[in-house]
Amino acid sequence: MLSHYASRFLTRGSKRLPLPSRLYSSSTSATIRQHERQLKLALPAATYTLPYFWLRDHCRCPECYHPQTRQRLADTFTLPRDIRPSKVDCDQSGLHVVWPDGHKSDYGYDWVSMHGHQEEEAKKVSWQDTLAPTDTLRLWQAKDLKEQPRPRLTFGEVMESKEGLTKWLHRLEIDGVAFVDDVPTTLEATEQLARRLCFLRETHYSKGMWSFTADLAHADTAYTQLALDAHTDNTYFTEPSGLQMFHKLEFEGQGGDSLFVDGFAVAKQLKTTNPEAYETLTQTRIPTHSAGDEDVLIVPTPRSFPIFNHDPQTGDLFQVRYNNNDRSTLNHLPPDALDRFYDALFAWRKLLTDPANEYWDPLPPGRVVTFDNWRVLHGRSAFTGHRRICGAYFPWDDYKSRARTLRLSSAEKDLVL
Ligand SMILES: C[N+](C)(C)CCCC[C@H](N)C(=O)O
Ligand SMILES: O=C(O)CCC(=O)C(=O)O
Ligand SMILES: [Fe+2]
Repeated sequence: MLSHYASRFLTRGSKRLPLPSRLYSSSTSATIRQHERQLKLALPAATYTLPYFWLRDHCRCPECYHPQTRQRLADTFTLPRDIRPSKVDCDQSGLHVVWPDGHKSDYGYDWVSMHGHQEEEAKKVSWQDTLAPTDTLRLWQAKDLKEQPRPRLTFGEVMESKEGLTKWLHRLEIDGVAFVDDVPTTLEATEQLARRLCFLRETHYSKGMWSFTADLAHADTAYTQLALDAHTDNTYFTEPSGLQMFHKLEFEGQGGDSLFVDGFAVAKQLKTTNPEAYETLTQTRIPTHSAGDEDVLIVPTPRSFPIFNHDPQTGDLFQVRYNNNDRSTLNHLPPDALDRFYDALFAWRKLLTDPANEYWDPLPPGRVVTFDNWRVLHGRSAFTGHRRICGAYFPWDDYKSRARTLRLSSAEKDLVL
């Protein structure tokens, strides 16, 4: 049985991959046609072209693919490039192939329908990430977060039950931002909560958890009382942190509210209203840096990235990198390209600061926010008085891995690899 989350990752827009357990368990209508270098397998929902060498290379028997490590054992390079099966047939359980040396390979229809090549482009399902990047996400505006407050998640629930943890990660994946309430207002408790999610990312700011006030302990605007426009952190890293967590531990003063904006939602608005600007911010690479502290001079490799980063295979937007404060000198653009870039930047910033897109939260002590730093921009209003925020950065891959393993069964894991 495929879980709710599995059927979610199989969905992309209105297109749905055939769910094997439902479609093929009693199927008798599979037919095979053999050709010179490949076979065509016709299943009720689609026909798949399966090249022989590819089939042999992807044999999933325990000799060819370690069932526990899920790594290839077959030696691709000793297989004859012109290999052809000596026998093929299919039944209810799938496609069966016998190779000239007697080796047998079995391919379930679920696996074939997940990975087999289809002429029609119906196949372009973003199962690669097991959660279709933009179609299953809830793109939001401020009113969506205000009017539809999700069931409250509490520290106790998240710390003590797998269900609570799963709910938390699910919200993070769907909305890109999630709140946990009733957290004890200490750095220690916040760290426990953080480590429940995943291990932390060390940076030049700290070894793990950080805790900051307006004292310029590090030479960065975050350590002042100034307002911060909506931005993502770490635009100067080759790989920006995947998640960021904030917990306001102490506050005596005025202002200092937190701002969140759904970067994917605003990107979509820009694409619709000003496709030329969207294209410019997809193509124009922007150099960035972090260099306030004496012993720090960080720039990414490659030296610059666009604001909108797309998966080259699917075209899906997967990462927004934007911090106007951390932009380096634009020295690589001729005047006409500079003009196009600045115009596009103004259009992006206009939408980012549209009150309809700005979700403001006073983030009272006890309420921890965690957000996807590749999607949701954050900021704050200026403040007076004393304010201490603690939190952490998390690596992207490890956060996503945690989320995936909570949402997928072992069988589903096999299916998507
Ligand atoms: C979160 N912490 C207070 C540790 C650092 C804030 C750094 C903000 C910085 N300009 C950047 O984009 O990284
Ligand atoms: O002070 C805040 O509320 C957030 C500052 C900030 O942007 C950061 O620490 O990354
Ligand atoms: Fe920040």
